[in-house]
Amino acid sequence: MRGRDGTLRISEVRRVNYRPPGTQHNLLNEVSLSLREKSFGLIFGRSGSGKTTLLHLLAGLSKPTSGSIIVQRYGYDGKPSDSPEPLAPERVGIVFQFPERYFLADTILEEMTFGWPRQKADFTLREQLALNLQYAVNSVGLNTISLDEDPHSLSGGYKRRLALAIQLVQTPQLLLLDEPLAGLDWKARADVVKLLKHLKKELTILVVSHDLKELSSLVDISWRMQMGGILKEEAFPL
Ligand SMILES: Nc1ncnc2c1ncn2[C@@H]1O[C@H](COP(=O)(O)OP(=O)(O)OP(=O)(O)O)[C@@H](O)[C@H]1O
Repeated sequence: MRGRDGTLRISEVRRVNYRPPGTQHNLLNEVSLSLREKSFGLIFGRSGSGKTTLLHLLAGLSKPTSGSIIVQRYGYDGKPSDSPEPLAPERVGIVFQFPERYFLADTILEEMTFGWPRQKADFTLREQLALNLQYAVNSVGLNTISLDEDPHSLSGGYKRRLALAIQLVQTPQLLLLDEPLAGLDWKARADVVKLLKHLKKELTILVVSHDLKELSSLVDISWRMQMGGILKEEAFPL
């Protein structure tokens, strides 16, 4: 899907290698992938194959040892329309596995506005933050409950909605999800899949998951990882 300016933005991982500081071996080897704007990508593979490590690099939590992670715009002719830009970490949201374990606040509102400026923000910024909050709440369907509720008292599915909303407040262009269905009962899993289907209309989403069947109706492109490398781009459903 093309943006308002008619260009197509593609997030690209180009020949990325990653070796954590002080270690001898690469955790990622020559990893490359491309994800089109407003598409849904899935990364799967055995435990320890490097999936989470790759998400962390995409989120800017660690830096590639070599290679690049960029956003490239393409024109109607399929040619790059300008120089690639680095993928800005502030435009990337990441929801870790079991995000509810990291909830800190006593209310949903506090959880969603953690770290926001309390006094000194000027009117325009406060207006923008209020709009972002409304957007996030509506996008995940938290508008049916009071934002004064304790996040810890929510059902499993609603906790995941809140975890997504916390990221959406930052209006990310790319949303990274690590095992979004893990630990949920069947009803909450179906709920989260439905929500992701809705979010996919507005956002580029990249998911790491073992739950291939349940996510298959959403997936536009997928990659199998093995021993720190992308084994190959897979047709989906498998
Ligand atoms: N900072 C680090 N230093 C050394 N090894 C690490 C570091 N971080 C991760 N590893 C190792 O790198 C490998 C890849 O880990 P990663 O968490 O990316 O795998 P994964 O595919 O996400 O696995 P899972 O499906 O179990 O979550 C694992 O063997 C892990 O123990």
